[in-house]
Amino acid sequence: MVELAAAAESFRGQPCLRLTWGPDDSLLVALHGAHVLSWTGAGRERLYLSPKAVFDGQAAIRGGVPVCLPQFNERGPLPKHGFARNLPWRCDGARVDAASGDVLLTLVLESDAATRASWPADFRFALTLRLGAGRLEMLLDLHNLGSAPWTFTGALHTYLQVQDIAAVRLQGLDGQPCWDALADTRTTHAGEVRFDGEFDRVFLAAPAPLGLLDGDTVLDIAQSASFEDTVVWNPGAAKSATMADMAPDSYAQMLCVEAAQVERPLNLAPGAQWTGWQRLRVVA
Ligand SMILES: O=P(O)(O)OC[C@H]1O[C@@H](O)[C@H](O)[C@@H](O)[C@@H]1O
Repeated sequence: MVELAAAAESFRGQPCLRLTWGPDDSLLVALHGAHVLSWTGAGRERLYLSPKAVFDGQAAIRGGVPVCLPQFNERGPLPKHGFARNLPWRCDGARVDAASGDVLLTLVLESDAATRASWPADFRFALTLRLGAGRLEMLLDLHNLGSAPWTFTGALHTYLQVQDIAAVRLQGLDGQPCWDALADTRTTHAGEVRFDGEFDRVFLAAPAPLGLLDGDTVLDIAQSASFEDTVVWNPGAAKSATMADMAPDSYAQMLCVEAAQVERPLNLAPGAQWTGWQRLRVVA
């Protein structure tokens, strides 16, 4: 690994870092929440960032890739989706992987008095972003630095940009058990996933990568087996219109496909580590 300097940038007043791989691939990540705001893969923006996203250094940013930790959604006593997306992370260095040519950047969040006040745990969360030609890998590394075990759920809450949600097809979830959060029912999904309204489901993660077919683009979405669930979310037109940080038509241009740990909270013993990743690859 060769050390590299990620370029410092400001986006809507927030300190960010940019990683670049060749002329067609780059990413922009805000230190606030270690939040990836943009991924240009093979020359095209692949992530959705709401034009009404709030950049006040406190609120969660709508779009990009929120890091939801140490709690998924409202499945626990913490604020929705945990506190990691609302806190400033620090850069732990950038480097080039000489073997692959990929560029990597690591951001870190460690427990302090403020996090202990809401969640009594000693931790180090690290997010490593690996950028290659038409590829982005986001790897979370959670480390229990304390003398007591702690439990977590969470997600890499990726907002993918789509041309028209009504024409999108998500392949690879056929036969997977899922929980429909809107109807509060458990079913087994059949066929590809299509969208014609609000959609909020937690699927048991599929054994092979998913395919997102959107107009003339195809994206391959893989996740580590350590993330046991995949969340698929689109607010639909009516809910999108009620969300202050979404434009009325935002729902039509985005789809969240999240590498997640939802149904089974995981326990980390003192000194133990857990890693989980999501990989996005441009196929067409
Ligand atoms: O508005 P938030 O807190 O970013 O959450 C957005 C969505 O996140 C998804 O992961 C959940 O499945 C949805 O239920 C939720 O509405």
